[in-house]
Amino acid sequence: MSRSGAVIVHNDADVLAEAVAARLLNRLADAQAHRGEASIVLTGGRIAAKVYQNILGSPIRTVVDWSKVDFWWGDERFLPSGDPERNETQAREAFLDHLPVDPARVHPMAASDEVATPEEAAERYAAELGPEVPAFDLLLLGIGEDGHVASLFPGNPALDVDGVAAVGVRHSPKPPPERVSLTMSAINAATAAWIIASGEGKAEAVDEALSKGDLPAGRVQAVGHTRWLIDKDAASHLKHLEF
Ligand SMILES: O=C(O)[C@H](O)[C@@H](O)[C@H](O)[C@H](O)COP(=O)(O)O
Repeated sequence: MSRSGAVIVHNDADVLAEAVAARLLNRLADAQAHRGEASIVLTGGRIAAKVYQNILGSPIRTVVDWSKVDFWWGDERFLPSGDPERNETQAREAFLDHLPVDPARVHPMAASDEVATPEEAAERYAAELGPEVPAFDLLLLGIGEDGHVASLFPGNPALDVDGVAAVGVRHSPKPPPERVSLTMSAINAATAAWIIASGEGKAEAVDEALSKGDLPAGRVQAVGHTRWLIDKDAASHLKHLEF
C-alpha cells in the first residue's frame, strides 16, 4: 500500500505541533470561506495538548471565526466533569476557554456524573450528532504505542462496532478503563483525518499501521483525505515509504 504522499515528517515535537496548528487554522478558515462555519473533532494526548497551546499562541489564530466552529471529541475518558484527565478539560484549559467560542457549539461527551454508564454517554453523543454523522471538516487523532486511535484499542470489541456513531468502551488497556469513542465508521465520515504522532515510542505502531493497515490506526480512511503528521522519531521505523 503506498501512502507516501499522506505522510509528512517534521524535525521534532515542537515543529510538528506548530505546523499542525498552522495547518489546522487554515483548514478551518477555508471551511468557513466555503460554508460560513467549520467543524473539528478534537483528541486527547500529549502532542494534541501541544497543538492546542500553539493554536492559542499563533499570530494567525484570528483567521478563524471561533464563534462559528463546532467542536466535537473523538473520544473521552469516562470520568466526572472537570476531571483533569478528561480530554474535554484538557482542550478547554489549553485553548477553548481562551477563545471566543460559542458554548452551544462545544459538544463534549457526557461525564460520569451526568450519565450512569459509558454506553449511555455514547447513546447521548450519537443523538447529538444526529441521524447522519456530520462530514467533519477536520478530525484529529493521536495514536497509542499499541496502534489505538480515539478509544478504539486493538482486540477490544468497540473497534468493530458499526451502524452507530459512538460506542461505550470498557476494559481499555490505557487508563481509565471506561471510555466513550466515536466508532471507526464515524471517524471515517470526516472530510479530513489527521493522525499526529511524536516520539520513538510511536515508531513501531506508525510503521505497522501504514504498512499493514490492520491496527486501528491503519483502518482510518477518511472520505476526503487521511494525513499522517509525525516527527522524525515517530517516523524512525518506517521501512515502506519513500520520501
Ligand atoms: O484519551 C486518550 O488517551 C486519547 O484520546 C488517545 O487516543 C491518545 O490520543 C493517544 O493515546 C495518544 O496519546 P499521547 O499523545 O499522550 O501518547
